[in-house]
Amino acid sequence: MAIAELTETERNAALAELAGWSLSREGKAIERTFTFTDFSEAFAFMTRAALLAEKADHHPEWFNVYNRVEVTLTTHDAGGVSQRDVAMAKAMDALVA
Ligand SMILES: C[C@H](O)[C@H](O)[C@H]1CNC2=NC(N)=NC(=O)C2=N1
Repeated sequence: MAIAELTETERNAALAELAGWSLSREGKAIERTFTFTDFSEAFAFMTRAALLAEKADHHPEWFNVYNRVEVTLTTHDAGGVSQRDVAMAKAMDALVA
């Protein structure tokens, strides 16, 4: 079952509710940088997020160095940002709330 890319209006509405997230890759992805106290905290976050991602079958692109995790979410199957990215962004935010 194909998943749809959000329209520009839908994307902007979703972003307005996602504090800390912004558009990247010319509107085809969203990104946020998470900062923790140390590597252990950053990696604990990545471990929790990885389990959620596996469950949702929706996987982040990310880069980690020490206490920083840069996350990019996009839906390859949709060729851009979909509801799955928004859901994953919210789930990641909830991990640090
Ligand atoms: C076959 C499998 O369901 C797909 O490849 C899934 C897996 N994880 C995914 N993750 C992300 N971020 N985008 C996708 O389009 C995607 N597709």
